Amino acid sequence: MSEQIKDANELARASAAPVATAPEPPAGPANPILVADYLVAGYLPGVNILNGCNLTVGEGELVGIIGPNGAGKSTLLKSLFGLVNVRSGTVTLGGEDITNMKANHLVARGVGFVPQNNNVFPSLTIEENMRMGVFLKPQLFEERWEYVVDVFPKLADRRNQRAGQLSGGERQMVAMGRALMMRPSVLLLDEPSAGLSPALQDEAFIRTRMINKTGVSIIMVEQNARRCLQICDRGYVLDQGKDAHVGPGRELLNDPKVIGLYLGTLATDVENESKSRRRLK
Ligand SMILES: Nc1ncnc2c1ncn2[C@@H]1O[C@H](COP(=O)(O)OP(=O)(O)OP(=O)(O)O)[C@@H](O)[C@H]1O
Repeated sequence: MSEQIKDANELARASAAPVATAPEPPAGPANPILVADYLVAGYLPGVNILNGCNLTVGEGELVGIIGPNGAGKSTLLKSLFGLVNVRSGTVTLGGEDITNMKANHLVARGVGFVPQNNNVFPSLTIEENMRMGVFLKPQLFEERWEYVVDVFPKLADRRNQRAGQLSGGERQMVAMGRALMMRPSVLLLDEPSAGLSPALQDEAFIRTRMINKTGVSIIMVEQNARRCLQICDRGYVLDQGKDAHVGPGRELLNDPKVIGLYLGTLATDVENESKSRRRLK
């Protein structure tokens, strides 16, 4: 057999042989809009809270972030919004590098952020809060006000009431409404259901989905992990500053590792709570 034919035979055998391949990473969104790539970030010198964290949100996607206390969920949102210094890694918006860009520039580029606390101006009325939201482009006020009160009709009824006099749920509506005034393409929500009664939590999730359905991409950090995974398109489980598990919300809900580590605890908590309620009766 000639050398050439031997080589050709070896090549054919090699290409027919099964090749060991790494498992496919979970499919990301078709049209990524905001991408965080291997972020390392923290508050104090030498102490990293994010340790190589990745996150992608696609156009029109609702992404949920869950994880144990102190995992770095809020820090991740703040890093995306220029409020915590990113030490390495990149954040891109529509393909453009926005790493460590200041929050006011990000708002002008279509990123909105609703922090968990102190998220309204208490001495201003609802309308004045909304005007603050659009101070970079006051000409947008009327059009955006119509959009916001379509999502939160209660705000129209209370237009002249001071935000400080509102309930927790109503204040949350004002905070989300204000962030929506600048017509964001991406909205970052830090625990929109925190401190609300179960009925109001449900309402917050429904409104969040409604906003998302109008075309706004949303990244939502949530303590109510089950409810969050039920409504989001994809979820991230953060652990020790890294994206430990990623996948469609409903897949994560049924993933034994996620149930064991993060959701199991919550289910037991719920069970214990109802047991102790029964004992009290
Ligand atoms: N301003 C800050 N200065 C120093 N350390 C901070 C600051 N804010 C948060 N941390 C620390 O960063 C870590 C992660 O906090 P972070 O709030 O991001 O976690 P989380 O996952 O959102 O937790 P939780 O679910 O309890 O809100 C914690 O150890 C926290 O103490």
